Amino acid sequence: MESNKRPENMERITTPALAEAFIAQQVTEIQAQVGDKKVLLALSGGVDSSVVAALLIKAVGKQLVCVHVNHGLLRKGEPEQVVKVFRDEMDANLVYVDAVDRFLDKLAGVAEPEQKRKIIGAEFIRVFEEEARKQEGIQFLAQGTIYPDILESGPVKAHHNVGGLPEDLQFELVEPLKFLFKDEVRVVGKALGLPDGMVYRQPFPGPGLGVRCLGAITRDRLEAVRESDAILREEFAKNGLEGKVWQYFTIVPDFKSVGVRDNKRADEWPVIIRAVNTKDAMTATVEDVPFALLQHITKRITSEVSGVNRVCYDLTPKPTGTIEWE
Ligand SMILES: Nc1ncnc2c1ncn2[C@@H]1O[C@H](COP(=O)(O)OP(=O)(O)OP(=O)(O)O)[C@@H](O)[C@H]1O
Repeated sequence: MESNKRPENMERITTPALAEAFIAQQVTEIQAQVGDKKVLLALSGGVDSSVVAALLIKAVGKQLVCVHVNHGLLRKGEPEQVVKVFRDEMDANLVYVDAVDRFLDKLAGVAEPEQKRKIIGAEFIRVFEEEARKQEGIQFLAQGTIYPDILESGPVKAHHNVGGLPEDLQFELVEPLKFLFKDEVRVVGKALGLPDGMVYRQPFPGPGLGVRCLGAITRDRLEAVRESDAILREEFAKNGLEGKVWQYFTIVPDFKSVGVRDNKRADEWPVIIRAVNTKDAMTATVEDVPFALLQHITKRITSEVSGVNRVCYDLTPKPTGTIEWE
């Protein structure tokens, strides 16, 4: 059985030269493993699956079939970026699945967070399985497993990434990043020419914006989460906080409060901003965002995001608050 232990003598990949050597070695190994067969990859646009995609495109080109599922819970611009980078720039074989209605219809009226997560996970497997069945002659499944995934799950690793596929779709795995730590994956991603926005992307929960649109998800409130998140990210980037703050995002709760707009009373939602720093996600501290910047972001959100009349800043460290609200 292939070992799941990082070789003792493996040097930490910290420089472009080391990344190039790793890439060259992986390209050879992937070509040897895959031959002229086809490989399937679920491509989220997150750093792990994007780096796997770029490596496989280099190694086997169009024998790789990437499936990107737009479930409607991605951040603003993400599905478009996946198409631009992989289809337009890298000329990849990319299947883009617009499953927005499917996911949002399934989630309609479901307020319980655990239930929401389960629906999103199960629907993702179903969509991916359907796409896998449409493809002919797939023999391999590539996954963005990284070393911490292996360390967390012990020596006998279940399919971490796209687990839950039915028996008859159990492909042989291609996991080129399985001995790398996250910082090494980023160095390799950079060397493969992926954009910084992808390589240095902040952590994003699996169920995406779905757990930041509190309670039962509605399309208008989801849009308010997406738009306010985009403004926050833009302002953090402009003001030197991108890359400094570990994670920052917005939340829209499922209640309204009274406000005034155009000289009339208007019941609209609040947006909550969260910006935290952590080493291990077990505890977290709140970023001391300059007050003037918070005021500027508030002004932009309340004037640019439809249906929002207030902005609050979450001052709670973990504990007692968790990083996400659901
Ligand atoms: N919208 C999506 N479309 C296609 N594949 C997806 C999507 N979301 C998740 N996946 C697949 O599920 C895997 C696990 O997703 P998860 O959200 O846990 O991210 P991750 O382990 O940080 O990996 P990544 O950095 O690639 O997003 C991803 O690596 C990818 O293969």
